[in-house]
Parts: sequence; structure tokens; C-alpha cells
Amino acid sequence: MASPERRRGSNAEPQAFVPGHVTGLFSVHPADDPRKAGSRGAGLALSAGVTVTVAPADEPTVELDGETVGMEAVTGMLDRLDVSAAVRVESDLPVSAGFGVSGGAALGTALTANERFDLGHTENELVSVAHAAEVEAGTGLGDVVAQARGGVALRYEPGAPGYGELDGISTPPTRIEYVSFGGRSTGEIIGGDVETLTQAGERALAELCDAPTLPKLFACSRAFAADADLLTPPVEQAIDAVREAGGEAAMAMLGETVIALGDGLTRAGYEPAICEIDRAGARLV
Ligand SMILES: Nc1ncnc2c1ncn2[C@@H]1O[C@H](COP(=O)(O)OP(=O)(O)OP(=O)(O)O)[C@@H](O)[C@H]1O
Ligand SMILES: CC(C)(CO)[C@@H](O)C(=O)[O-]
Repeated sequence: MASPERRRGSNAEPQAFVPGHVTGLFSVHPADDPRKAGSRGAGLALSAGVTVTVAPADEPTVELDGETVGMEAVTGMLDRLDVSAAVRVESDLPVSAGFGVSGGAALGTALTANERFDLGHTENELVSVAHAAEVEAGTGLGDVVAQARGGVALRYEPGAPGYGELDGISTPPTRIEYVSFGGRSTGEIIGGDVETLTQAGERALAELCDAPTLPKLFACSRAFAADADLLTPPVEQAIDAVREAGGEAAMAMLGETVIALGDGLTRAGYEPAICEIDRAGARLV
């Protein structure tokens, strides 16, 4: 445990940027130790994400885009670091729509609290704590490790650094578009019966890893969403429209959201938000 002198830190208001992360396909792998639990799967880190700042406070609080909210992954993170802070999260992305906002907020809290309170943790330690806090909150299984890495992460083994294993698909700067039709409770899905979903996720990851490319990630993600029975009518309609216009699209897990490669959604007649693949990963800024 850090001494009070140590916890005062020096930097007034460190800030972290954490890319959003869209999982295209995944399987669920529970374990008693939250650092060992997680998902296998694949997805994209986005240049749209969350910016996090922390300030010492008597009570831990979380503000999301100016509103006080409950976000267990973040408060759990503060608990684990044994600090009390007011956390401010500004998000480019909607919450609960498949962009890993809570994982990003937890990881951003880890990076900024480490700096602000001079905790002396390494990057792997901070990613581990954020992963564990997110898993325990029930709001994600694989976003944190992928957000830390950036790029197009292939999550071969579940869990935090030291347990999980990641690789990635190398990409040039790549435009990504997305539309969101609504939210979806991640907790309800990953806390429910995940047998069919996990079988579909294992199949899709094996197929992708046979010859991993970005278009194939989209194709395997579409197969996963259909096999796992996760598609909703607006999502299916948007994916079909992009495919008919010659593009690549997939559903973002776990939200009512569609992402497309390049200008796929625009060409299909939608008015999407536009970003890029983030190839740097979570960082202090
Ligand atoms: N306005 C809000 N709508 C939904 N959740 C909110 C809101 N404000 C705070 N939260 C909290 O944010 C967290 C959202 O987690 P959830 O996993 O559903 O979404 P996410 O982190 O964006 O990830 P994903 O959609 O990729 O699974 C929950 O802890 C929830 O309590
Ligand atoms: C469970 C999940 C799809 C929620 O965004 C994600 O955390 C993942 O891929 O493990």
C-alpha cells in the first residue's frame, strides 16, 4: 500500500486516451481468478474512444460526459489501486453499444491514477488490474487487453497479461464507419447461457486464424453473429445493405451497432460516424 506522501503525486491532471474497441467475434472463458477469466476473439481498436482524467477526492465518483454515473469497472479499479478519486470520462462513443466504453474508462483510470498518485505500476500490471475490474463488473471480457494493444487484435488465449495471448493483423491507416441503433446489456448476455455463443466464437476464430486478414475478420464476424443468434433486424438490414453495395460490414459485440470497412455504410445510404483503426493503443496524452 502506498504512503499518503507517495499518493499525493506530482502531475496536476494527467490524461489518458483509450481507443474504443469493437469485438466482432468471441467465446467466453470463465475462471475464478478474474485475471485468468476472459474471452478469446477478434476485433478492432478505434481512433474514437474515451479520454479520462482523475483528481483526488474524498469519495470515489465517476462522471461520463458531464453526468455522474455508476460504472462499476471504474470504481472497482479505484478500489484495487486503493485510491479515492473523482474520475472524469469524455466519450466519443455511446455506452453499451459495443464499443467497450467501460473497459476503456477502467484502463484510462488505471493509467491516469498510476501517474497522478505516483503508484509505480508497470503497464502490464495496470492492464491486469483494469481487466480484472472489468471482468468482475461483468461488463466485458476482452476489451481491455485489446484496447491496451490497439490495432486489430486477435485474442488467442483469454485473460490479463501473463495469462492471455494476443497477436494482431497488421493494417495501413484504415477508415472505419459505424452506425448505432441502440444499446444492449453486455452483462445479461455474458452472464447468461453462453454455450451456443462460445461454440460459434471458437469456430469463427479458428476460421479467421487460418488466414487472418481484415476482410476475413468481417466475414467471420458476420458468421459468428448469425450462428450465435445475436443479429437484430436493423443490424441485419444495415449489414445486408453494405454487402449489396459491395462493402464489408459486421455487428459490434455487444451492441445494436454496425461497423463497416472504408465508406461501406455511406455507400449503402447511411449517415455513419467516421473514424480509423487506432494502431497505437491506450496511452497517457
Ligand atoms: N447511460 C448509461 N447507459 C448504460 N450504461 C451506463 C450508463 N451510464 C453508466 N453506465 C454504466 O456503464 C457500464 C456499461 O457497460 P456495458 O458493458 O454495457 O457497455 P460498454 O462498456 O460500452 O461495452 P460494450 O457495449 O462494448 O459491451 C455499466 O457499468 C453501466 O452501469
Ligand atoms: C464481451 C465483449 C464482447 C463485450 O464488449 C468483449 O469484452 C469481448 O470481446 O470479450
